[in-house]
Amino acid sequence: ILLVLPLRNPSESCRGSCVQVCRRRKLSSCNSLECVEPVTSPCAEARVLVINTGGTIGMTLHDNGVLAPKANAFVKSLRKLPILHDEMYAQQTSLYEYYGSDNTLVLPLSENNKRIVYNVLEYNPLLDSSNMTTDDWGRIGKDIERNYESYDGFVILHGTDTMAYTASALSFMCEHLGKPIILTGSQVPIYEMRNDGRDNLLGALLIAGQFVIPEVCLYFYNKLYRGNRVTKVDAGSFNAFSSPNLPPLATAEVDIRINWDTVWRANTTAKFQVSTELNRNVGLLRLFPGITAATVRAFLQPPMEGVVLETYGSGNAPDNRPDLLKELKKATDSGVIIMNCTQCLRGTVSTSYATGKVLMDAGLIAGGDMTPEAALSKLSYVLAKKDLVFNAKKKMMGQNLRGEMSSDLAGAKLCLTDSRFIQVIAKSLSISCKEELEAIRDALSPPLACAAAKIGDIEALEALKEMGSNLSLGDYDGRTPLHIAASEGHLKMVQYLLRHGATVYAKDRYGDTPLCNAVRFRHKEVVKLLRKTGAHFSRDELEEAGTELCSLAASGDMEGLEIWSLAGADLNKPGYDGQTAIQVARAVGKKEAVAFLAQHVSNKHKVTTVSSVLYLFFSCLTTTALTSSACWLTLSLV
Ligand SMILES: NC(=O)C[C@H](N)C(=O)O
Repeated sequence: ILLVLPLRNPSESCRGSCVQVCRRRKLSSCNSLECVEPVTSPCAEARVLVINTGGTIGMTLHDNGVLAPKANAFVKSLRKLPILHDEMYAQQTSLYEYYGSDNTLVLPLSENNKRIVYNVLEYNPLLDSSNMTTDDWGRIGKDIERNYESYDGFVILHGTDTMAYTASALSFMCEHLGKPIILTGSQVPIYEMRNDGRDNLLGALLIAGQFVIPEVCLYFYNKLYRGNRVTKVDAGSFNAFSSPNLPPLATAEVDIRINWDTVWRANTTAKFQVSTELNRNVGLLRLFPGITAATVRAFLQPPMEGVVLETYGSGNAPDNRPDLLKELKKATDSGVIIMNCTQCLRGTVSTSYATGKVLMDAGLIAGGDMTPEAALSKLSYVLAKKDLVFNAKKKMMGQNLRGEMSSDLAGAKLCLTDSRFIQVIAKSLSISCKEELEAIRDALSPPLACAAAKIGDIEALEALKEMGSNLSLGDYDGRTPLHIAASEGHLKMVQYLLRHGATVYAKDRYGDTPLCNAVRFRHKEVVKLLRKTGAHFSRDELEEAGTELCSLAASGDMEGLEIWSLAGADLNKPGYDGQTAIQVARAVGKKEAVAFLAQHVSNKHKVTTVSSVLYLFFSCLTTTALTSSACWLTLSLV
């Protein structure tokens, strides 16, 4: 009779193999676990910050029978839900000692062998989203900005009533975004037996922690939408949101499927920043048959600076009402920006009717297929830009800034069958249907793009892009063209890739980012460019940098020290034995390294700096024939 013992607990299969866990054990004083060598298939951890602003998801029924947010209850209740928190893993891996115990939680192991560790930042007071203002959007933006480098993604818990407005506003406020920001909430409180909050939160966490979708999104009822494309369409269903003019970015059914072709990318070499300046002199005006000129005039009075006019059908208004048109023209002439958006849920504004053309003649700007929520928050964002003149603001309102409107060029994208390359392969495999062609393209283009990146062939990448290939996808090892170009030091290629949607946050199967690669292969200019674009080491990498710096200092490797410093490493970080690089350099007499490190240490470590200058002084003393007065002069300067 053969019997086999089960694992002691579900977390154990991953326990010893987890790279971060081993690091944590080294750092923490916890010695309850024997050290286990990392094995070949590590389970990586990702970190997500959950900002809880309020909404039904965290509400309870009050005595008077109404729902209102309940403070300080959310995290406690999540801790009791095994699908949203694995207490055993947290205990065994010293999670609380490392990240703090108050608000740290961890999901069970995901299908992709990943652990999502998340922290909940709860606002005080928690708000029903009907109470939110532009100041609250600013607060969320600032909190994301402050925590940007410490997390892989962000989830914003928010009431559903004004979620589409907040999602739209954040999409504009977050400039050069490279990480996912996902708003979610629920229609029924998470404390009730049947609710949609658990699934919505879990789905949002899994996507934010596992996929680099550099967009402000909204996750609801198994679908991930672009945040500035949604509108709330149902107050009594779990399926509360619709994105009428853009298909979902992802669907979470049996598998989570990302529609990478639809994902919007900042295409930038600038660092992430949040612009919290918003103009509040904006408004929404819905046309209706018989609206009076007096109503329109009153609405357009100063201090009004921007208006979204919700028009009929494809952007139409009465062309037999000169009184109305006169009021609109008067306002646009005096500097009010008026956007023409349709009242219809689906479709776009055009000038196919005479009733549409009159509005363009009155100086309105076509809002394309933007939702009124997106148009309003875009006005608020653009009008607040102090460095732009009026005409530049008008121009910006008609442009696609964050994927909020479909651009005319969208239809001009080359289709797969135009590509000879794919055609030849398809023919040899007797394939002709679109889905199979796409499958071939998606399988072949990442390794081809990586090969082009390796030899710095920008033209080849251009050709792949024209075929509709996504240049930020990774190969079988998760290595993207940006990883390869950074390893090779092809600066122009790195620039090109960043301008065409590549993300600096991509991680290959070893957890390495393009920045790690550029540092390893010592490409200074590439490191500088990646840093400018917002690339940074993870907390674990920063922790480990100390040991690397000590070994560079010991061998007097100046180039190595410089590149780590450029990449953002803290030169004062102690190595595994508690010694800093400067102490090591001093101990082995690497003067140049001591001088370099002394010059670059931060102010908070001035004591170390002074002692190293003293060291230099005394080493001069022993090696050169300084006069005693020169010695005292130097010493007093020190
Ligand atoms: N389902 C919800 O979250 C509605 C709630 N009134 C809110 O927007 O905060």
